[in-house]
Amino acid sequence: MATHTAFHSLQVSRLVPFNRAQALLYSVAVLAALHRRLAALLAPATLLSISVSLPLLLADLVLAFMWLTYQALRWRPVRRREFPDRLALSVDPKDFPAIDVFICTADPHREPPMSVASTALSAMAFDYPTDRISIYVSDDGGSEVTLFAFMEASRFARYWLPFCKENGIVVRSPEAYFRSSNGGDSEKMKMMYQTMKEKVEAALERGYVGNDLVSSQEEAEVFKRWKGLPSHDHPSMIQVLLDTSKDTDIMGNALPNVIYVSREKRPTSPHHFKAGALNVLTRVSSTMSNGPMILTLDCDTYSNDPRSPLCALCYFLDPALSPDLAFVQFPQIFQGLNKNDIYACEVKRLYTINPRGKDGLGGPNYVGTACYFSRRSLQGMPSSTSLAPGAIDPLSSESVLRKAHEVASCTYEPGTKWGSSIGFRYGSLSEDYHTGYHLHCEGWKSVFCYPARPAFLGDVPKNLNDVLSQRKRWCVGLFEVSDPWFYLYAYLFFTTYGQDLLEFLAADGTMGRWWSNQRMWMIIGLTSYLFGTVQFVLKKFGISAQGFNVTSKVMEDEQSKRYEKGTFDFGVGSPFFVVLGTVATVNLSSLVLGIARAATMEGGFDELFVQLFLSAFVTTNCWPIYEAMFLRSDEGKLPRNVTVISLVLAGFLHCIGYLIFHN
Ligand SMILES: O=c1ccn([C@@H]2O[C@H](COP(=O)(O)OP(=O)(O)O[C@H]3O[C@H](CO)[C@@H](O)[C@H](O)[C@H]3O)[C@@H](O)[C@H]2O)c(=O)[nH]1
Ligand SMILES: [Mn+2]
Repeated sequence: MATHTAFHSLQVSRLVPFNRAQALLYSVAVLAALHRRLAALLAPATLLSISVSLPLLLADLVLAFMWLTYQALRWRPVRRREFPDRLALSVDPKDFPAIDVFICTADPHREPPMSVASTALSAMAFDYPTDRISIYVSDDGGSEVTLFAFMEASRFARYWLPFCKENGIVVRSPEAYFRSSNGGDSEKMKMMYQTMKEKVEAALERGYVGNDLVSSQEEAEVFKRWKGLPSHDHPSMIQVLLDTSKDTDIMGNALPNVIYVSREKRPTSPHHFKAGALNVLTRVSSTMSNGPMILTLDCDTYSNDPRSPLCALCYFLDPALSPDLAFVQFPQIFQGLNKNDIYACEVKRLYTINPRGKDGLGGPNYVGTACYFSRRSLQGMPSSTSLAPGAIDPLSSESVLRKAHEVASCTYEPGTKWGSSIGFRYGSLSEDYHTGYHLHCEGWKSVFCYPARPAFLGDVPKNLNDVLSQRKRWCVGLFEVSDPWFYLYAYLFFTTYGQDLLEFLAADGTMGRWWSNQRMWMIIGLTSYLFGTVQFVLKKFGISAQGFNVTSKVMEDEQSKRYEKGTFDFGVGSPFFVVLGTVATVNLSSLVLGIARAATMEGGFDELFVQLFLSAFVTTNCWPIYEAMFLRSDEGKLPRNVTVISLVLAGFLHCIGYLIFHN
């Protein structure tokens, strides 16, 4: 394609030569630093000098490795531009592919239904042939109020879409638009929006949609189906709210399809969080509009530029890219950050700097929202092209709805490849990273599309607890991005222990002594090193100055008998033992709870294997502690008050864990 007609261009960052020169210099410096550490280690040494220089060398090696892996992102960052005007001139809109927009919401109290509906309205009003847009909302909160908000929004759309297009409005989420605009032409629209919002909020406060709020008998019937159904235990409920083949706006133009989906939920079936929701939408949409393009949006990610579908098409319609192009990712950009972004929620490196680096190598990762997929990529390998046709019958016909309900039910997935090799992948709380990573492994490519005007804007958590919980979930998610990592950790775990054991045995050690060694290593790490570090820091600041406490060399009779028998001697009420008792209790109870959870969950043992294995390992190591807490009556048992404090602390830690994990 000649440059002036191309739909997009690519420029390698001007920083590349600088980055590479710096990498070279830096690696020389790193090698020099490592050499120095190594020399210190190899010089005539005492035990003390080795115990200082070895950890330092290891720490430097870890840092050097982290630095090295990061260099990939600086190797070839690129900057792309797309030319939607050229596309609009040279491709007939009739040839534009249909787009299915997936919007996920999960809790009407944490994600206000009217904001979710505003996000939907912003996508309904894309600058794109309206009859080729279908909005699918997945409501994991199973809330009739969310359905109600979407019914209202579908009516509001009849006015809102023509209003946006006539007035050349760019921010087409009514919520965002009215947040910044002050009256003028829009006073009437604003009133209409406000009235709708108040109705929805009233319903939310009441917790149900009363007959006084609905506008027809037909609607009242729909809400009757909801009555008495808990959000975690109900059949799938799908409602076609707008059908582009018959619904029009006040100017007589077609409206997009709008479909509400609340997938089936049963306490006995795993629902796989957002990935599960997206897979249901992928299947439900394939029974209806079956658009070849899919846009995934979190409920807060509204469109800030109606031309984003055209930008995405600039790549998807390029025959040189399209065969193995899985997705076009827009950056996550946030509105409403405070001046200094005190909780660092912009996450600039993750969302806008690193993706450019990855884009120069094979493509950015998927970040969960603001991403256009080719449907093909969610249904098979790059070479497979077949797409089943969508519905021929009207969307609300009985046959289409029956099929849609079927694919949204809990019984549909077991035994299929959904979540493992097709669709959004299961097994990680960071389903986005997990899915993008696997698509790349399978040979798909991706593109980072970062136009000057942010195409989408989202919300950030606004209190420290929410921020920390979010990051903790991401962290857990990344650990879960399992296969290769699992093997890596398994390798690290077993080879360290295996090698350690072999060396121990080769030096005439015994199994029993080796086991004690690793156990004491764990115990010392938890107690002596922890308290030692604290004490050192306190001493540095002149807060406390404990001296050398001499190790006792005398032993009572009973004590020495216990020692001979190989029984752990606690006896005194030391703070060390409180830590040990607490850790031991937390581990044991986590193991028991984990086994119970895995047993009641389908595929539970597979999913929780690593966690269960580790806590079983620690629990085995802690056996003498449990004995001392609960089973022994001799002088060397754990004093009653230490046991009680440990139990209380462990209970407390569990509560904190519960609060964080169940938010
Ligand atoms: O069972 C669930 C849980 C969540 N969601 C939806 O998932 C989205 C993201 O959840 P949010 O609480 O906003 O998480 P964040 O940490 O802000 O999200 C980031 O991290 C997630 C992965 O951890 C990605 O999925 C998101 O796209 C990415 O923005 C929201 O629309 C939720 O409604 C569901 O649909 N079902
Ligand atoms: Mn979010």
